[in-house]
Amino acid sequence: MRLRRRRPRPSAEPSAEPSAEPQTALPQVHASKYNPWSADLAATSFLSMVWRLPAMIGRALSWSWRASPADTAATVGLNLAAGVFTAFGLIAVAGVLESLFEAGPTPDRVRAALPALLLAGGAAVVCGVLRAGAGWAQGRLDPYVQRLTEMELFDLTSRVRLEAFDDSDFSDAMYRARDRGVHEVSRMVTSTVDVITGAIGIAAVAGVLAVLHPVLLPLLALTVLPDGWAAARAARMRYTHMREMTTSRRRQWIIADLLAERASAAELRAYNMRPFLLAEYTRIADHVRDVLVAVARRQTAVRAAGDTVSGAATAATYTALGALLVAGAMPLSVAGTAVLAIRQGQTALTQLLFALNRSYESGLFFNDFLEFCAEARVRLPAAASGTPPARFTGLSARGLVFRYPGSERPALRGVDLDVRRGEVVALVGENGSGKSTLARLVAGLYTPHEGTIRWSGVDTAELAPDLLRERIGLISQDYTQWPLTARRNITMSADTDEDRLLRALELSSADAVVADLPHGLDTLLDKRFVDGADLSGGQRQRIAAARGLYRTADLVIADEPTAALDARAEKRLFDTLHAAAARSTVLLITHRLASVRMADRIYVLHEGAVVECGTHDELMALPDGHYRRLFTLQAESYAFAGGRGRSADEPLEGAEPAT
Ligand SMILES: Nc1ncnc2c1ncn2[C@@H]1O[C@H](COP(=O)(O)OP(=O)(O)OP(=O)(O)O)[C@@H](O)[C@H]1O
Repeated sequence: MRLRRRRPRPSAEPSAEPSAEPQTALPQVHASKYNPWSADLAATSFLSMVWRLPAMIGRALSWSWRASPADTAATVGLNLAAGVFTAFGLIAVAGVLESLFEAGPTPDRVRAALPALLLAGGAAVVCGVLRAGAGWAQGRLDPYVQRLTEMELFDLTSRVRLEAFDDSDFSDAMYRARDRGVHEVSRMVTSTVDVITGAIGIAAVAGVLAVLHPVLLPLLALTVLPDGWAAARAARMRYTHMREMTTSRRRQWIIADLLAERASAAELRAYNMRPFLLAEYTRIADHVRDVLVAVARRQTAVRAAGDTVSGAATAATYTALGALLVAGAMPLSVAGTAVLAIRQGQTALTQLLFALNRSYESGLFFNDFLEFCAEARVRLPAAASGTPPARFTGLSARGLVFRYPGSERPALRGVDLDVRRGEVVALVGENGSGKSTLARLVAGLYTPHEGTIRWSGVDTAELAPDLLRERIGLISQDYTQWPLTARRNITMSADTDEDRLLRALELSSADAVVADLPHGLDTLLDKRFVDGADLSGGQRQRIAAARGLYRTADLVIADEPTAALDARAEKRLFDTLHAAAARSTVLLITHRLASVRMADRIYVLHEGAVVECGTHDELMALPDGHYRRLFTLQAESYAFAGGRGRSADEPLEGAEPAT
């Protein structure tokens, strides 16, 4: 049967294509290019879908087996047994009808039917018990599958190389996997079990119908296939649109976060961003709604067509049964059983098609999820297992090149760096010159695209990243305030070395912060939880500094550790970092050039390359040097702020204006 396809009118059918997104004032979110094959999959025909289903079902079953082998086996096994008893019950019913329709007095016929009736009743009871057992096993399976899926997802998202988070396609895929994938995987497994249950039920009914009369089987198929076609088509429509709207939804998600997150709450009010954001949100939400309504309309039309054809086929089936009776080709008892079996078969087939439809739809998301996991696995760090040498002698980097995903321009272009044990080495340069990128490479967070980093002479590519990172204390520019106690925010582990903790608190000036907290070190640092406390920007940075100093690290990397600190805390931390070099080695990134005068070596970065390297005095001696210019500029503005002139070489104290 062919349905005439109406050409959609552009104005009536809003497109979900990213390019057809409503015009918004916010910049365009990248359209997803990741996983292009799923677009092909979404456009497959009904027959290809049926062809692909066994593979999808196989994957779902192996996933559910991984989650809980016992519950998977119990679900499938008990349903199988229930199917056998269904068939048995139907055959018993045929026996009952046969006895009832025989000639003779009614009490005799009923008596004759009793054994078959008892068998049919017994089969129904056993079938009910088996189905209840299968339902229980299936109910147990769902949380296991959900847990396995979430653990798989978060195990990967927390292990992938950091640069994966800078790739918008990967972010899209991760969003889909988190947003739909996790739920759809467990739905897929549940639907697959339903498909198997339905298929067993159908097989039982079909077996009985084939025994009763061969023509009944194709008639049964005719009544349900149109419904199946409609269900599959509706599922594909929904998936295609959901997939195409990923970008719109991601944009909506970003704005929703801005409207409802604590981090943006203050500026949203201060700059009266509410009307703008709400207007943006409404525009996108309207677009999403229009697309979904259009999809629902088209789905309804498809389903109505399927239902109509199925209804006509049912009428034809009963007519055929009547004709067979009239022609004497089928006894009345068989026809009666056939009507029962066809009704039972229709119910089972409708359930099967519903489950098939759901499992196909979920299967597409499941594929997405599996593809995301595969893509994430490709982005895992190399499986190096070497242990860094016990004694740290220094770090040297040669020819480092690094490019962020999606960026044409390298953030680092052939950088060389040497940090020897006990030294304080500083990285300076203007915003965007590559300092933090270099620090992240040295910290083992990013892997260089070219070049090598040697730790005590060993190539870091051969060292286990976790073991390497344990030897480094990172005071990050983008520090996180964890929703944990102040103590745990510093120690980052369940064990505490009290002496080290007290020392880290003192050196970072975080002792004063903790002293003001209602429960001291045991105060929860997150306002979203009961009894949680909040900190100022500078107080947070002190806690972050304490975290880096608490670790017994060979190398401390301090990336802008004082940007939010007051002058006293800043001086104390810089003094600490310089003193810390006696125990550990320090790689310091700062715009406060007065604080790098004492450094053993200063690397000046510009547009991703080292343009100068030397001590403060050596760099100041370069007549038209980059460092000299920056330093002089700062010194002048500081001297101006102090109300008197000062030569560039004069020592500076305390805080300096930033470059
Ligand atoms: N996650 C990212 N994705 C893409 N590009 C990035 C990313 N982070 C930094 N960049 C780019 O890489 C270059 C170097 O940035 P980096 O953060 O290393 O500079 P920086 O010297 O530390 O700057 P600042 O002084 O402002 O902290 C810049 O051009 C920046 O725009």
